Amino acid sequence: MGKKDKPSSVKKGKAASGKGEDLWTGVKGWKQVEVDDALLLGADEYGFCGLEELDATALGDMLLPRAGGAEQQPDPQAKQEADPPVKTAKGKKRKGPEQPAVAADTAGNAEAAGPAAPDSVAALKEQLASLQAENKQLKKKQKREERQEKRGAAAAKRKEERAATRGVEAAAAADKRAAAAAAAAAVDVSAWRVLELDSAIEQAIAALGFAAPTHVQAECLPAAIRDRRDIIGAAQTGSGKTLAFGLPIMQLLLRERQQQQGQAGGQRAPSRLRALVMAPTRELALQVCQHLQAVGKPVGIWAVPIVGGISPLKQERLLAKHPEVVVATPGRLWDLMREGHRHVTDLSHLSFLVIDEADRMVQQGHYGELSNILGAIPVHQRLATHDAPVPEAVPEEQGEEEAGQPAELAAADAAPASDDDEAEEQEATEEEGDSEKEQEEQKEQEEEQAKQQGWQAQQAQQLHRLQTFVFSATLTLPANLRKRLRKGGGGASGSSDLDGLMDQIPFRREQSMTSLYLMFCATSCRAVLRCAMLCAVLCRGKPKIVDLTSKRRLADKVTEAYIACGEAERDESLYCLLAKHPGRTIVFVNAISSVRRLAAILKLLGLPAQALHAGMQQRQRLRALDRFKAEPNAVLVATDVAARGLDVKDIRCVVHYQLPASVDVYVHRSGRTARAEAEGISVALVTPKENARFLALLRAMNRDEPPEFPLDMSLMPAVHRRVRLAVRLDELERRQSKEKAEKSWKQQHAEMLEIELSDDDDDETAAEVRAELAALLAEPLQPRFSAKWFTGGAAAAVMAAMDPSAGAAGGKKKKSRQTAQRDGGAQPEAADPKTAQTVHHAVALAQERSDSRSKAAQHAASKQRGHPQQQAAQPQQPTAAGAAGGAEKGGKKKQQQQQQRQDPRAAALQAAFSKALAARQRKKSGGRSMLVIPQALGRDAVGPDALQTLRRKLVGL
Ligand SMILES: Nc1ncnc2c1ncn2[C@@H]1O[C@H](COP(=O)(O)OP(=O)(O)OP(=O)(O)O)[C@@H](O)[C@H]1O
Repeated sequence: MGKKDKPSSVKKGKAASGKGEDLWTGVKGWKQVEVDDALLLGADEYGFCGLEELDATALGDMLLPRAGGAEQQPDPQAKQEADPPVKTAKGKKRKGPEQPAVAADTAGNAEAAGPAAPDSVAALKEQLASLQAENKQLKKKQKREERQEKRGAAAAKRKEERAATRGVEAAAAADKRAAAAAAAAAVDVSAWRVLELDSAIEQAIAALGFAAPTHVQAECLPAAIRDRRDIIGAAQTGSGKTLAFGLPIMQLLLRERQQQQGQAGGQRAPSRLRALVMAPTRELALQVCQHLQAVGKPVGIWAVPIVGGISPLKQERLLAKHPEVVVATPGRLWDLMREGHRHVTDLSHLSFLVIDEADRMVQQGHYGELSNILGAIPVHQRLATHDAPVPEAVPEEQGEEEAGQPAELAAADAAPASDDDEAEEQEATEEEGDSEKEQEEQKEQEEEQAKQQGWQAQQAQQLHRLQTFVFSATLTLPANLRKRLRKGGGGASGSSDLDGLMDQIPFRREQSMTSLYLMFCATSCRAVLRCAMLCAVLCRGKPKIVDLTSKRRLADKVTEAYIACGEAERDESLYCLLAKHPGRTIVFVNAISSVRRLAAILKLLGLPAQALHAGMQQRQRLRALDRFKAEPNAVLVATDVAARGLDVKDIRCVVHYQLPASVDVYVHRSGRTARAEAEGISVALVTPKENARFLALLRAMNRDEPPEFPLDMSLMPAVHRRVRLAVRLDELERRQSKEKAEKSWKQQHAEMLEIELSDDDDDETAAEVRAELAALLAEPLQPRFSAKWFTGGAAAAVMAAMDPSAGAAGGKKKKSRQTAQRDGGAQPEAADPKTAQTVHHAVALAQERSDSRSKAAQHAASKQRGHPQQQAAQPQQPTAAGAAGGAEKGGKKKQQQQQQRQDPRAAALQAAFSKALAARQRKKSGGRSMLVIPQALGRDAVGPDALQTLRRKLVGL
């Protein structure tokens, strides 16, 4: 009998219970025993679970039937009574020594039973299988339940965490709101009162902390809000032009909504597109939208951006809110209009059109789309109609200003038709007492009213008066165009893009005459009044030109400076400026490739640099901007995509790494700093080649040459060393990544590349360069090589290594370092003349080179300043920086490598250190010991990877 067939339950004393109970009834040789479920579930691998006790006597009887057959067989019931089943309780051991014997007998008997058992055994096995299956199910269920429990617990935990986070966020938001409210309460906004803004808008302004309107706002807002005039505005960068057009939009839409709600008993009509703001770049559009939201959100007016780079899904979601205000770049907006997106194609309710940075919008890349969008505005939108909120009480001086509005018209305007008038008319009619006349009058009046209502309904449906705002910091309108606009005429089509734009922009001008004509035809009774009003509108129909730009063109608080440098020294000059003058800075370059290169180099040099250019994905662009805003010393390397409109707080400095192509771009770039009340500096790097162009730029801005930026030239040697390594490392990394990206190309040229790599690099790898650079960056930027500095740490360490007692006594050690510093390293020389001599020699060499380079750089700089043309014509000074730059410019790698080899300063110094230390250590400890390295290398051991580099060098000795 195999082990599998052995009824293990016998051993365990299990008994059938539950389902098993039926099974045993009538099965001969087995008797029922009770067993608990736990035992039943814990069936062992042999498969028996719940098999029960064998009644050997009965089995014997069955196997060896006596004479008399069935009669002689004991009654199972009687047998059971005589020999009650052994009850197996959980944890109790079966009593009776005969159990094993019974088991043995059972085994033997089952085997011997031969053909008599199969049915029972098969049934048992079947039963067993079903039990096993049930067990499995139960186990699975149990596991499932456990899993669910776990999941439930985890979900509950997550929920709790989320709730906690939400709570924290809500608390933070509440705090923020409270702080904003407190700040708002602290701001005295009484200066805004003259503009008669809605109190909710005033509160929003107070929350922004703006105590008074800026100059441009003060000029534009009354004309735009009270008189609903079109505005052409030019004011210096950072002067608050966004709110100069944003506040009228919010104010008038809010007022209109309040009126609608009053009429419709609080019901709000579904929103239509009421204001369209267009800006040339995505970042600017997003920023303008944010500014508008800051005022619009608290009063419930939606403003959403439509710019390239936003996913179609998100765009759809934004437009599904039916925003009243849309801020868009022309390209994306025109795409949506072409696709037929309803909210942006239906411009029939448009009341405001804003073209920000108008002079940029007429340039290549935007003009075509802008023209198409303007062309899509329904013709009737361009009519100057009077159905829009009628101007309230226009002060006389306001009416007379520019437009020369007659006082009586202003008075007529100030007294629009009202129900009171009608009542007065009615009274007069009654006084006449003629009933027929009265009826006629009444009839006439009714007709008049009907006409009036129909006309107004038509107006309300179709003719929303479109108000247009055109803004820029560099909107220089030619004198003739300015004159034409003032007279209410358009631009001279075709003479320039700006003229063309002005021609296309639906300023209200001669169309007003059409309105006037319509008015005369449409009404009779109130024609005079209406005529007066319309004349007022007509007079105001001309755009108001607000030009607050100064001759200087730059914002008042921008200080200009320049740095004269050679073409190859741009990087060094920039790094020197950034390293020594930290603060949020934008560096403008003229090409995307330059952005990539420069941002990478600055990052390698340990500066928190970000890149921004039009070739980046929108998400990356926004992330770069966010990082730039978050880090107070961040550097943004950007193309002119960031030149216009970008409003980031506390930009201390703008650097023109390369001169811009035009004065306007220079003005906008420089305008990223010194915004609102802040101050800032704009520094141009000017090479001898660019000098003439720089002077021309200055002349165009009516300015003399600005002062030279006081760059510390003595830093140049150290700067040069770092920049050289960073440039080298950048090249290596670029090459490596290029090689990775172009695998097939690499396979074909692998051998050639490897050879080239080893030749070029002189066994130098990117890792080594990186480590070397890291070691340098770990040091402070030193103005010159100091023998004290270099010998101090190393010599003291050498001394400590030679004389352990010096290291043990802290005071003594300190004293020796102090002495070493005072004596310029004399102390260690005394301790170990040979080592000190080597170090001294290396330092002297480095010092000499540093001084000569510094002198050469100063000389070159002064020469460039004095005689730029001559300097440009002359060959470069044989300075290390100049030579390295020349190599870079000409792309002559060999020359560069040669130059690098000619600069043994770092190598000599490191080698001297390493050799001296290694020799000393070998002598002292009989082998190489790394223990002294950190002390011996002083500051070299501070930076990341510094220790590794130097250890490698020491091991290599
Ligand atoms: N009344 C005000 N008082 C104080 N600060 C204001 C006021 N209005 C706007 N500002 C702030 O001035 C900064 C510049 O505003 P804005 O971006 O509108 O200038 P801009 O004239 O459009 O500049 P750019 O010509 O560069 O686009 C913003 O940070 C804005 O929040």
